Amino acid sequence: NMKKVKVSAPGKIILHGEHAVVHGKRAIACAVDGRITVETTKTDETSLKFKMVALSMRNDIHIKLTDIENLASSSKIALTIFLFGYLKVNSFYKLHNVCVCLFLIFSKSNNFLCLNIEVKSQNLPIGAGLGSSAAINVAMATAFLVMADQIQPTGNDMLLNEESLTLINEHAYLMEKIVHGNPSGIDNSVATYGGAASFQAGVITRLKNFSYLPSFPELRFLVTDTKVSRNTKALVSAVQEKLSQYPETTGHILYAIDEICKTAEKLLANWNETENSQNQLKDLLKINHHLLNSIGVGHAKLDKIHQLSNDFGFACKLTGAGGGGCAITLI
Ligand SMILES: Nc1ncnc2c1ncn2[C@@H]1O[C@H](COP(=O)(O)OP(=O)(O)O)[C@@H](O)[C@H]1O
Ligand SMILES: C[C@@](O)(CCOP(=O)(O)O)CC(=O)O
Repeated sequence: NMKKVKVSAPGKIILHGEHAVVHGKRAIACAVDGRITVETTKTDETSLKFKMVALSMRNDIHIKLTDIENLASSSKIALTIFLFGYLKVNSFYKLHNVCVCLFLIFSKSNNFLCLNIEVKSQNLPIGAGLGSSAAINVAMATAFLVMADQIQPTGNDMLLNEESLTLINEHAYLMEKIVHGNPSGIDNSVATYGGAASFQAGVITRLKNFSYLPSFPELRFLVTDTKVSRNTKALVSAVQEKLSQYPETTGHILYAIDEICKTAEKLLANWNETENSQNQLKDLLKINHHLLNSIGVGHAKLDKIHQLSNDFGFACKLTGAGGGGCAITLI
């Protein structure tokens, strides 16, 4: 019966495997320092209020219970049309947040309709390939589940057991589906469990095949934000289109990315501090950057960062969905 819950979840970088992981290949990712914080407070008023500090919105979102109770059984499309009208804006960001919250509300009880929700970003750029969407969804799912007494953090550190983490991850994955359509599940898994991980979607359950990389060596990456905005959903669809149009060619490129992941995983597991390991990892980063370019998810600014890194003897690739967003340089 908590009145107030504050949760944060981290963003991530994908070392290798973005896009390919959507098509059943593996990917390697690790959590980063930047986080999204969600604070939920129960109120007596039957309404849902959002405050998105990170997006510096002029008007907070305020939904009254009477306006939405009939929508509980509506389709996603009906909900979307309603929300556009309701908010009188066509801001993608607002819609995202409202949709995921409504999803949770409808899948739970009406108790949740008396809530103030505040979302903040701590050093995590939004919509830049570092998984802010998954971080907000994981934090939001956790806050809701705690408020519903479905999970109980224990001890001074407020730790959550394995079962609770699974529940959070499953909810966050469904929320990601609302936003992205066909997410691989890697972003929400890393935001839930943290650390470094190798992830591969199984044919039946996508979230089970998630294994930690215990011997991940200490590596330093410089993350550069191009500040070019992009849309994960559109980029994932564009790759899907390429795959449908040129199944063999695109399929082989995704296969090559999978091979890069496999090699990188072995390299990380048997890492030695010699130049050899570093050089091999650098080669893989450079090759993958170009492979991602070849399936249409590059950007001139990402290439510029790649080239500048090369000029200084470093290796760089885009990270996340591409088309803008961030690049990682191994330093
Ligand atoms: N702090 C935040 N406040 C509001 N919305 C957020 C916040 N963090 C993430 N989001 C949501 O995450 C989405 C960005 O997701 P996406 O395009 O996948 O990029 P990213 O790589 O950052 O996950 C936005 O639509 C936005 O609604
Ligand atoms: C392109 C993809 O592999 C990663 C997307 O990451 P981000 O949303 O750009 O942070 C999509 C996915 O795995 O669901």
